[in-house]
Amino acid sequence: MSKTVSVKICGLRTAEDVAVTAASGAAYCGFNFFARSPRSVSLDDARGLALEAPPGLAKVALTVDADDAFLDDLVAKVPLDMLQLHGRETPARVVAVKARYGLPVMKAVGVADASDLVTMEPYLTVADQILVDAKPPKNSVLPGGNGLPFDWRLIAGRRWPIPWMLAGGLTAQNVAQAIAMTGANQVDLASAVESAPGVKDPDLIRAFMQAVHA
Ligand SMILES: O=C(O)c1ccccc1N[C@@H]1O[C@H](COP(=O)(O)O)[C@@H](O)[C@H]1O
Repeated sequence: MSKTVSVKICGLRTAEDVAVTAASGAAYCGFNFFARSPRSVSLDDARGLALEAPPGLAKVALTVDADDAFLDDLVAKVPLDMLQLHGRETPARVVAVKARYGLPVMKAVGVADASDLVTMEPYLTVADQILVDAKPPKNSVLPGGNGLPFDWRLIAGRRWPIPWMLAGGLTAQNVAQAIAMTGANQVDLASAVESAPGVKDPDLIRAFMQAVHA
């Protein structure tokens, strides 16, 4: 029996991105507020995009080590369903963000070797979801969104007590194998559905969704 895998398409910047993501059957869309990313959007633009998102498409805000002043503004302006913390936020910071905003929090953890799975453990009791992503290369300015997978054998057969998403270099070509190897019920991607950094390609989004549901 085939299983249902939920997809998050991250780094949406235009109304067309949102419309295609929703129509393709994705469960989540991501707005990126990391200023150095080619996928970043302003709070005003994100507000407009979020207001256009149809019901059923969960709106996730990706932030990196954001302070309360920024998050206060973000949450006041943009209607959101989840906060994604993609920096060096501690478990205590996850607790504080959840308490201050009352939104579910997904904490991203970069994986390169087995020690990173130990680093993940304290977040499992405080976050609502974990994003199991590839650890960025040392010289990258981006803590995520580098289009690089990690060794999925590291998490093959692993089960965690809270929902989690697999990320890092997922493509239409490799996602079926990634799901089969890791048992992921949710996947998240940015780079592989773009024709250039930050420019989403509707055909690539549709091809990815077909590959997930094939
Ligand atoms: O996408 C970015 O630019 C980004 C910047 C800073 C932190 C995280 C970022 N992206 C996240 O990483 C995953 C995986 O990306 P990719 O598919 O390997 O390109 C992406 O879905 C975002 O959640």
